[in-house]
Amino acid sequence: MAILYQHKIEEQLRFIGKKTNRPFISWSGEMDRVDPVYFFALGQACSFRERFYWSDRANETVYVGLGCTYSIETEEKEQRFHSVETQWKRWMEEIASYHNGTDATPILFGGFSFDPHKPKTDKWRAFPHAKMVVPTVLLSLKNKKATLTVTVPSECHEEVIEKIGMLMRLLSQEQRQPTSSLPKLVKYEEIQKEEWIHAVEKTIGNIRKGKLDKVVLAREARLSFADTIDPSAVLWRLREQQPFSYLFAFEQEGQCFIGASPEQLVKKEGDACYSVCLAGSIRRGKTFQEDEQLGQWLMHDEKNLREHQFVVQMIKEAIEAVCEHVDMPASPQLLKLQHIQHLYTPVIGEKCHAASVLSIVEQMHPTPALGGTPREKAMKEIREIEPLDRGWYAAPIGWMDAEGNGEFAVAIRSGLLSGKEAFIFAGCGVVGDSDPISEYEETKVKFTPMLSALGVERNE
Ligand SMILES: C=C(O[C@@H]1C=C(C(=O)O)C=C[C@H]1O)C(=O)O
Ligand SMILES: [Mg+2]
Repeated sequence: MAILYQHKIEEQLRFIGKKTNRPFISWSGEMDRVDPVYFFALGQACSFRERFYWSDRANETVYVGLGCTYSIETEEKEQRFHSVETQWKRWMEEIASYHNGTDATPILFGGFSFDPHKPKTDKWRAFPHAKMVVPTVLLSLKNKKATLTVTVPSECHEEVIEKIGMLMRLLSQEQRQPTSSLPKLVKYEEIQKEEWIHAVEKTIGNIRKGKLDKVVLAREARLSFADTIDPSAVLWRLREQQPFSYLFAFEQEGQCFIGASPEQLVKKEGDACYSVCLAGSIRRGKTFQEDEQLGQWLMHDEKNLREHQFVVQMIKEAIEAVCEHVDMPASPQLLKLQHIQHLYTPVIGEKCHAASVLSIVEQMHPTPALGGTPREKAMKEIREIEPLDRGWYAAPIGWMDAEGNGEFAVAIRSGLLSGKEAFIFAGCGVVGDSDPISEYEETKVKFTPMLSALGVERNE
């Protein structure tokens, strides 16, 4: 069946390509369910140099993209969200779609840098301030159905069709698990630890002087391995270790930005809109009793509640601005993840009149969970004081469809894989009664998910 399918796709792509006068064609068809991480791994075997992976917290929507047929990129600073949206709308006019009875259409997937005004370092050279792509091959797993969407230029080159054919052939073979073995760690280094603690002290001082209310400061650790890190092995482990998180990967030019984030920025589904306030943290306990105690402490700790409240206030206002009705609990709940627990307030907006999910992202980023309060002052403080180029860390990552529906997460608990090296990132909300050493410890806990996915267990 799969072989027939392969010929069918190849044949139809050639046929449709000749018939249409639009520059791009998009073909969709239902397929047998396939493990999405395995599909991601096959992308490399078929020499697709760009890949992405997305699954939401409930694992209800999974997208895997291979290759890049169309890319929207901008280094623009002020209008980047708007610019992506305009280009996406224009591009939608250029495709001829053949859905074969499926409800699939091409989607745009990608991300943004945290702060377009911070000078970029060489590490993030391949990651523009905004980049969203239409993949050549898209696997969608939704509502228990698997769909393949192939999007190519109408005058598609034979080599692309052959690559797709090869992918279909490999898919028809017995599924193997991608290897989850990882290379040996050679070196682990926390970058500018002392400078970072000093930056936290300075920021606490500025907050106490009344200059601003909250600033999120982040830092970095660098890991060197004996061999190249395979992103599919990391993805495989993240999926096992971090259920109830968004899994994401965006690979290009041999670099892969990857992570498992618990934090939704926003989801738009017709006229419904969802967001989450997540701020305030404590580690998990070693025993059930200790874990409960730590959770209860977090629920009542004034410093953490204050950290959380800044986020609640801002997100509430942002969602109220685009929805007629907003529903959220009056006090936070606990969200327990594998290595950490957080204060958590879910937000539901009804009768949303925003034009698209991207237009809401534009209003929301950065929330005080990643930037601070007031926003502009906090951004300036981070720019001046934080010894780090955040790149895409702590910024929106996600997808959007033709109708402007879609979902974005905040790319935390993440790292950049680059050959034999991995750079991982973690930050924390600094307020007036923060203690620099406790904040340092908190970022250590937040490194754990990526460390563990990279096969590194550190408990000191
Ligand atoms: C900045 C990060 O996490 C954010 C900061 C939190 C905090 O300070 O309590 C909690 C959740 C996230 O919103 C990170 O994980 O890097
Ligand atoms: Mg915190």
